[in-house]
Amino acid sequence: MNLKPYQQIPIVECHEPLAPIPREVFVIPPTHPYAALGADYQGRSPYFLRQGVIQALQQAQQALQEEHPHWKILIFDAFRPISVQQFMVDYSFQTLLQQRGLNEANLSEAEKQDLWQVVYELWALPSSDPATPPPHSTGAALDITLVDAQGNVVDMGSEIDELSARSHPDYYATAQTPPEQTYHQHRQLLHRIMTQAGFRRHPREWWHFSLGDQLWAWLGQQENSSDDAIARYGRI
Ligand SMILES: C[C@@H](N)C(=O)N[C@H](C)C(=O)O
Ligand SMILES: [Zn+2]
Repeated sequence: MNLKPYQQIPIVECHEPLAPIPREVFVIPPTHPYAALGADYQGRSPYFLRQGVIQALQQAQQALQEEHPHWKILIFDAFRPISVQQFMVDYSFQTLLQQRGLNEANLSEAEKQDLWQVVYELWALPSSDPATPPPHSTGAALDITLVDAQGNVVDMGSEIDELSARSHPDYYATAQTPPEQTYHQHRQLLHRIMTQAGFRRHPREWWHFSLGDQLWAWLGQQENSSDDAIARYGRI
């Protein structure tokens, strides 16, 4: 699999520690979605991030609550060891086979490669090379959505991790009527509060944000070519 452009960004690790995401501040569901599928965290918690990333996330939630009192950020996923990244790409590949009614044993190498291509559009490679860490292994990336004042998950028009074009942040951008127009407004709200706090969003996933990792540095350079494209958070 070819390297993604952001994986060429140099990493100068700042050694900021991981810290627990405060449960009293954000919404953290009782069961982690990947643990429920059988992912083995080997005693580690997915609900950890770098300290500076947690501070920025608190800023984002304050900005949210200035517009929508009592709304909160829901943490779907945060720190993800490479073994769990491997588990999830394998799980997604098997899901894709099932969805398409395919048997892996009957596929040619080229057909399998096409399916892996679809998986890797959404998921990062579970690389163990410290120069190309999967974003969530750095403690600087997280997958989130919003919860309203009544405690209901806000409808963004697709599920997190959906393998379809609906995951693209601007999928509903041209919608003229509700509910699609509202989905886009919700995605824009999430994007606005996160970017104001310094995060940048994955170009293909409305729910994935990061701060200080390789993708973040690369996106900054795309926005402004004079930006220093250096990541400060590498693999933990
Ligand atoms: C698929 C989604 N949960 C995600 O986190 N994607 C990014 C690109 C990743 O795997 O790091
Ligand atoms: Zn993510």
